[in-house]
Amino acid sequence: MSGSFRFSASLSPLQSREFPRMPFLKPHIHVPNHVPALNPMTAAHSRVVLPENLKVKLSALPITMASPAAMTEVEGLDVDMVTEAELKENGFRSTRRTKIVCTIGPRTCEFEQIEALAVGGMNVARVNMCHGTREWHRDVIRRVRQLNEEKGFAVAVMMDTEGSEIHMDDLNGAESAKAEDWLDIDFGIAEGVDFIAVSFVKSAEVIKTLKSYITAQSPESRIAVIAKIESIDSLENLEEIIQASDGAMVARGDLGAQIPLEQVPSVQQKVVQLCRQLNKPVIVASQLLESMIEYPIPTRAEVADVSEAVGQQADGLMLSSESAMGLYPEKALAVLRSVSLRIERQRREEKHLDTADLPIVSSSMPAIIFEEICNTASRMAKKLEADAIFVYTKTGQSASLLSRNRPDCPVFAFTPTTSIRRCLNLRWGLIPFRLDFSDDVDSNLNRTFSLLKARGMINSGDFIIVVSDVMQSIQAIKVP
Ligand SMILES: Nc1ncnc2c1ncn2[C@@H]1O[C@H](COP(=O)(O)OP(=O)(O)O)[C@@H](O)[C@H]1O
Ligand SMILES: C=C(OP(=O)(O)O)C(=O)O
Ligand SMILES: [K+]
Ligand SMILES: [Mg+2]
Repeated sequence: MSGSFRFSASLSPLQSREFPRMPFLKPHIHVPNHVPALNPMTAAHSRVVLPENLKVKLSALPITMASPAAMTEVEGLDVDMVTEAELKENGFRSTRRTKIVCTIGPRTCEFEQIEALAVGGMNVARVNMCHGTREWHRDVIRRVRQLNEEKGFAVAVMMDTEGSEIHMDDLNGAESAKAEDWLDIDFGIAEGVDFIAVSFVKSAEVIKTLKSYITAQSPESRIAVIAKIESIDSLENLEEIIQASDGAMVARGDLGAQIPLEQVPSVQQKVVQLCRQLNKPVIVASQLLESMIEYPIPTRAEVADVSEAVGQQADGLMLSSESAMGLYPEKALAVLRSVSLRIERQRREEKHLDTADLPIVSSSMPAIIFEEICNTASRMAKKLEADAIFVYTKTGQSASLLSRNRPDCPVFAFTPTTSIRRCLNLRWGLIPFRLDFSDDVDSNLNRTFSLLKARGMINSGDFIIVVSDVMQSIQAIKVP
């Protein structure tokens, strides 16, 4: 362990009430005597009443960072009107945690149609290179970007490769790989897509080759590579493929043609669980609402299938033909939205015991410590029934570690980088905002509170757990 780390729990200078120094990860929070809530056994069952002006900070501080840097002048907050309206009208807890990927096709490629999907809750727009021309896809991608710029959305773009042409593993790297998929990949890099979904992945080598190719072509690029699990080979090398990737998709269409259909549900469950263990986002795709290509309401079986994927806490659900060329793209999206909300609420009300075993995914000791800070923050949020977790994240890593814990409350992720904001939009339970912030956690918080309060997105008295990857700290705060 690095000698420059020490644990401390310190009081915020902003705090009007004085707390004694406290041992690491053992916050002593003063609550009225009649409130049994800080007993973890009872906290899960009763609403915690917290004192006014509550502010408790736990941190693993690099000693060199003990004095906060001067606050820099900052701009406003990037948030879309749908999130804003949602938070204003329904409050934090009712926000949807499961994300939605919509395939854009002839039925949804115009600006107004893409906008309607974004308003309806689309988090990621997918273009499938199996269909249409590159020019057609370029126009779609540019419309999504225009929509984000004009309306503050953070809709990420996923380019899905044709797949049949990618044989990077048996060829010797990028130079010798075949014709069309590489052109598509170059196209994706040039257009600055957020995700490249690789069809028919056979081995981790395919993913590693593609990732080094992307880095070589565009060192600044943050394109995330999603492995589509849809072949027998991909099942044989599942863990190492997912480990090498930035996420996975259970591509049930082709998968169901490659393995017996009755095995598809257990593969889905396995991939979803594995992704959570390895901290990779996972999308459940294909035929979720197949009948809605033609009909305005889904079958009961389809609703059950969507409920199952939501109950498994997959990060995302995907529409294919339903949004690309179906008659009712917006209705299909609305079904995914309402089923997600319903099942998520049900799970919370039933107080599902989370038995997921989350092994450490970080490799260096400072990173492991911070991973534990994120796990602890999620646990605190759950036991203390926080209204939200706020995370200030430069790389997005801490936001993803919080999402991985599937906390009961939503996670507001503040990041200075627009492309990271879009990537985080695929992660379960994260509401990503773009915000410039300084190294001074308290001034970031004050600014965020006033920006969000001014727009009616939070209220005085809301109870927030705050995590910062700059200061590596946890704070428990009531919004002043
Ligand atoms: N860019 C496009 N141009 C024309 N049709 C498209 C396009 N994208 C999708 N589609 C249509 O939507 C359907 C569903 O899309 P998708 O699930 O991505 O592909 P597939 O059916 O090949 O797996 C496709 O079969 C195709 O009919
Ligand atoms: C998502 C899938 O891939 P594609 O639509 O590209 O065939 C699938 O096969 O389920
Ligand atoms: K494809
Ligand atoms: Mg497929």
